[in-house]
Amino acid sequence: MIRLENVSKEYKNGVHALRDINLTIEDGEFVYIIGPTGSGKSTLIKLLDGEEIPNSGTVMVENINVGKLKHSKVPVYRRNIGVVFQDFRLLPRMTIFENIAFALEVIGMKKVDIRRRVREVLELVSLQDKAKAFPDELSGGQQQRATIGRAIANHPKVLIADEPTGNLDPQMSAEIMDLLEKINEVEHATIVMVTHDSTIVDRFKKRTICLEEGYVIADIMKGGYLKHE
Ligand SMILES: Nc1ncnc2c1ncn2[C@@H]1O[C@H](COP(=O)(O)OP(=O)(O)OP(=O)(O)O)[C@@H](O)[C@H]1O
Repeated sequence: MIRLENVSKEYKNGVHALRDINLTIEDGEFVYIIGPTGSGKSTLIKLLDGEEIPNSGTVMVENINVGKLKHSKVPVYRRNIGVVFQDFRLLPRMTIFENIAFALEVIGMKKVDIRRRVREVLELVSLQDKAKAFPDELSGGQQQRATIGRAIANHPKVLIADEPTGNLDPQMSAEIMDLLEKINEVEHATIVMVTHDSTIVDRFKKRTICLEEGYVIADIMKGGYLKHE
């Protein structure tokens, strides 16, 4: 479960990026974070993955108080959440297989287990035939599928996606959404996805949290009614 209680974030330059946010996201939910540019979406993601700490309030992810984590504990915490960005960030000199395997090597998984899990992940993201390819040999959509595969390889309970379809055409974006829905179902991962893409939000209906000037101005459940905490 993800729970934010009275969370505010002010950057050193005095910008109030988030103001008194109260949110609960249950295990297995798939939610969108939307809002105009500068409304605080990326800041919210950064609080969830431990990149930034709140000035006040509590950020709990899977019973971990993320804002209170020691700096040295943040990398270990991040192993248990998956993060996907708009720019794919695959390692260019490694094959797709190696890119996904690398995420498991750094956590010390045994070689045989790595091979098994990477094959499983490649199947899940439909890239079995691209195991030996390098990132620049793949289309944008395929690269993003590989990034998602890498992010979920360690069975994270939470997958955070910051504009995962931002660089893709509508057809590829829809494929990524189908994949994220599959991961939400098959891997039981909670998914928090920042998006600007209203076509996606309209087509793949989910709970939608709307930010504006650092406030949550609406929290619309899948059925279209407003959620009240
Ligand atoms: N590291 C930082 N230092 C100072 N101000 C920042 C920093 N990061 C973001 N901001 C400011 O905080 C506010 C919220 O930014 P944030 O990136 O969270 O918005 P966003 O909704 O993700 O925007 P976009 O849709 O453009 O990505 C903005 O006014 C931004 O300029």
